Amino acid sequence: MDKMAGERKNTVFYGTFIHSKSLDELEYLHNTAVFVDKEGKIVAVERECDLTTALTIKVSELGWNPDVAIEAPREGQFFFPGLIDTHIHASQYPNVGIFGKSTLLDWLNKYTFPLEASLNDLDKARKVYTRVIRKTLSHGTTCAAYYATVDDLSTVLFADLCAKAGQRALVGKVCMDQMAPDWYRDESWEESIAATKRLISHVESMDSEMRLVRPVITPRFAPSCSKRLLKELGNLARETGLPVQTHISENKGEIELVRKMFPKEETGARDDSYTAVYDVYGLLTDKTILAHGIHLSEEEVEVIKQRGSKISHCPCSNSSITSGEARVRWLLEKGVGVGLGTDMSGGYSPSVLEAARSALLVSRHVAMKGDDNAKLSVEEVLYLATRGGAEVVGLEGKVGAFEVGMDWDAQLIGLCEVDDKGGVAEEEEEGNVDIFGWESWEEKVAKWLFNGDDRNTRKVWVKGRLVHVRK
Ligand SMILES: Nc1nc2[nH]cnc2c(=O)[nH]1
Ligand SMILES: [Zn+2]
Repeated sequence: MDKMAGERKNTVFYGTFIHSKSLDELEYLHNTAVFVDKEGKIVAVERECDLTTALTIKVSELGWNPDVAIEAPREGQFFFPGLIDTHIHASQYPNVGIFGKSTLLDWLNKYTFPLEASLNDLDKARKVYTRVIRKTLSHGTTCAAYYATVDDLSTVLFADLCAKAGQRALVGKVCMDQMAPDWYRDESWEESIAATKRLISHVESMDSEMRLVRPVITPRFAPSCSKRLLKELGNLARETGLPVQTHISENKGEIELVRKMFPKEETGARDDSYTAVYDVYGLLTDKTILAHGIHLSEEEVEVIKQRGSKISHCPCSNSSITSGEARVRWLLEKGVGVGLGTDMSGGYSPSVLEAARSALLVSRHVAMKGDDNAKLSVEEVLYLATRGGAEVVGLEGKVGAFEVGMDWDAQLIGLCEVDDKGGVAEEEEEGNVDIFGWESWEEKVAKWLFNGDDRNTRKVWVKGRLVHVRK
């Protein structure tokens, strides 16, 4: 654990807190004190109180005297729940922003497989993974569902680095035993399963009192897995109860390929759909994270809903590699849980905030095709980035908001402006007052969503531990 992440103190956070109350409603809590114990759990929330009262009454009520830290940022700053990335490829970070005019299948061969394979060099892997964790934390990502590489040693290293940095993570060894170059695939389905089991036992034996890292069973996507491998991974999911992550229905060529590779006569599935393939092999559980789901049919969504599987919506990626526009409103109305994923480096950014604004814009493109109801609001995309994501990664009720009993996975946001000399100034500093700082809180949040980046993310905590401070 980093030095910064090492301290454990009972802490009172005081100021403005903003979080999702429901899909379409943000709650603004001003002059509020949130009490977080040494274990990183929120034990009390006092609304509309002054700090002195909070300290004198509540702190002694909790028996915290004298060992208590206070975090009361300047006015205008606010606490927001940590962002949850429900789909990201740690191993693809060096390619972020590079995709040219490619689409999924040629993008994989041209850019992705060579880079992922190169991380068999563990020195390189360490450098890449260290940076990706730092980068995502600096953007306020407190939890991510990560794909590493096919190589289990590089994946184990990544799990260790997440724990060390104090980021909450689901970590998957990518399983693929076909349709990839022989220099980048599992030698056999047996080896793929054995390597996955090695990752699982490593993560389960990790000396982590925080228990932030969990293994996730990760078939890359149906085309890169033999039927036997899919079946064995489904069996493993049933035996272990572990979560599953994979890709589904991202690109039309990919869907056609799945139809050809997995005819129902051979799989015994109810039909030739992508969803039916995962379903017949037991890979659709209530802990399954399905990335994309752009071109799903009504029948497929019905099956996904019945199984309790969730969708990771990755709008940046879907626009970057020209995959299409997922109909998020439709998925939500069907009762399917949805969160946001950066899908870096299919997506050009490691920021969930960027994914949120992209989700909002993509929803407008869906609306422009005739369904005005498809538009997502600021409130809705921020819900997907926090509480929605928590549901997708199996942490519903544990993270994603400021409620008693939840863990303190949070970020401190400061809105800032470029001052006359080109430096960064607080919005209320002299010279800025009349042009910034007048907005309602709703408008401040909208400005943050559309214009914000890691410069606004001043501090980040996971389970009560400070894991990032903006320098
Ligand atoms: N976006 C994306 N889709 C995939 N489908 C299979 N592998 C990948 C991947 O790495 N990224
Ligand atoms: Zn992906």
